[in-house]
Amino acid sequence: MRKPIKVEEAIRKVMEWTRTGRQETVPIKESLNRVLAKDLTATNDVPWFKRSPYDGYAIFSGSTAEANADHPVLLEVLGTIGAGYTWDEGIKPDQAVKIMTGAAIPDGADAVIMVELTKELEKDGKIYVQIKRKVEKGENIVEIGEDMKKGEILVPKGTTVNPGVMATLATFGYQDVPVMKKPKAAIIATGSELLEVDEPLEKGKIRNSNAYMLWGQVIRAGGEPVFYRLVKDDFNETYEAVKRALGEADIVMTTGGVSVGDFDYIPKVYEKLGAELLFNKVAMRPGSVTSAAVLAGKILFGLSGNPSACYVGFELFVRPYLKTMLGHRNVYLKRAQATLGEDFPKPNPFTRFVRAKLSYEAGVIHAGPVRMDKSNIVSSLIEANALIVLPGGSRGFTKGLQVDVLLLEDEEGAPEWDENITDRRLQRQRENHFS
Ligand SMILES: Nc1nc2c(c(=O)[nH]1)N[C@H]1C(S)=C(S)[C@@H](COP(=O)(O)OP(=O)(O)OC[C@H]3O[C@@H](n4cnc5c(N)ncnc54)[C@H](O)[C@@H]3O)O[C@H]1N2
Ligand code: MOO
Ligand SMILES: [Mg+2]
Repeated sequence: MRKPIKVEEAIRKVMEWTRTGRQETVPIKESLNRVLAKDLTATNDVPWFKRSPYDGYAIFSGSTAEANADHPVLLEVLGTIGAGYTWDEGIKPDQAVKIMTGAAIPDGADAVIMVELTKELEKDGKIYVQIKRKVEKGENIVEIGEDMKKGEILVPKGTTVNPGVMATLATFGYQDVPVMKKPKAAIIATGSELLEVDEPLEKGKIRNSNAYMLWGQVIRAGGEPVFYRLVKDDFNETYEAVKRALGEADIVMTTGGVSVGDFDYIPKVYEKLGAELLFNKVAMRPGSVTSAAVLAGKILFGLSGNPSACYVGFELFVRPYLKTMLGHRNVYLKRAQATLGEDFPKPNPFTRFVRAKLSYEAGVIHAGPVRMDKSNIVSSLIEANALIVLPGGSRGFTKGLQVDVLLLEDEEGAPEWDENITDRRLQRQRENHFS
């Protein structure tokens, strides 16, 4: 008999064995979606010189103090500078330099007037700009450090690189970017019924879908999946594969063979390896048979063979582990509240994680289950972008209740796993309902 432990406790046991992974540098072009290993600090002000936000004329504002439509002022245009060029002589009050967007403001100038508000004319072989209004000091000047200040931490380590972070890295000259090494996650699918993806169907057999699902989940979590050959429900084959993977990968995941069947060898494999069992039953559905063990500090996840159970087991236990190795701060699935879209009348002693699709109706998040809610189902994973959390207990759930949902496609994540907020919230709703 196996003793089920609470999800919260199982997560805690797994997380006790987390460690921060290693670092490496990658060329900036390959940094997208990688996790920064060091804080990104501004090494200079941006911009680091005053510049013009418009095509126009750099002038001394004081020289337009009396300007109006009836009395325009004429400033001598000394020359023209485009972005990337500078006007090193500076200007005097009655002078101007034609300036393009992005060019450095010449000394002596304290404002820019847009070209559309001016007229250029020629007099005695000189070029003048005519200005018909007063220009304020500082008008149309991009100040030093307006965007970023030297010394400012712009992107803390642990942040996932997005295109905006890439722009910031380039701004400060990072050709190579310090990132966290992707943890290697071994995927071992066990089962004599399994065929490879390119094999034709045979009597009693099915294609190995879990390995590809996990492949995607590992990448989605930021890790590097490593496939191991399919293993039959054979003790030695399974033992050898797991042992090899332990020597090569940062974490080892198996699918299948973890329950109480005659050919479920994972528990015996853990035993022979001498691994310390963390748990072999979790009070959850699906995935109650999910197991975890540790050998010499390395973690083994025994995920269920049933596809939906395998999926949920990964999201709840493996994901935060990998994210921690990657140096993320928010390693857990983000919770939101949504309106339950269907009745779940049957009480269940275990917490249920129902694959769901969120939709937005008049600004309210609505969580509708997707297809069949059984652990052997693959098709419910197609559209699932959330897991509805239905805490275990002696009562069912009615449509319209506000329930917690875990967001599967959210990038931000959450800093902690708090199961109790669900219980408290549901408790309150029920009290209000019956008072
Ligand atoms: N007497 C009991 N029987 C079962 C129990 C139990 O408590 N007592 N638990 C059930 C629950 S709950 C689950 S979940 C499954 C877990 O089974 P295993 O993790 O041992 O997995 P297998 O037996 O190897 O396979 C189960 C099921 O999943 C299919 N499978 C396996 N691997 C893959 C794969 N890579 N891709 C697609 N599908 C896969 C396999 O063909 C089986 O149909 O045990 C229940 N039984
Ligand atoms: O582990 Mo099983 O998924 O509860 O069906
Ligand atoms: Mg089994």
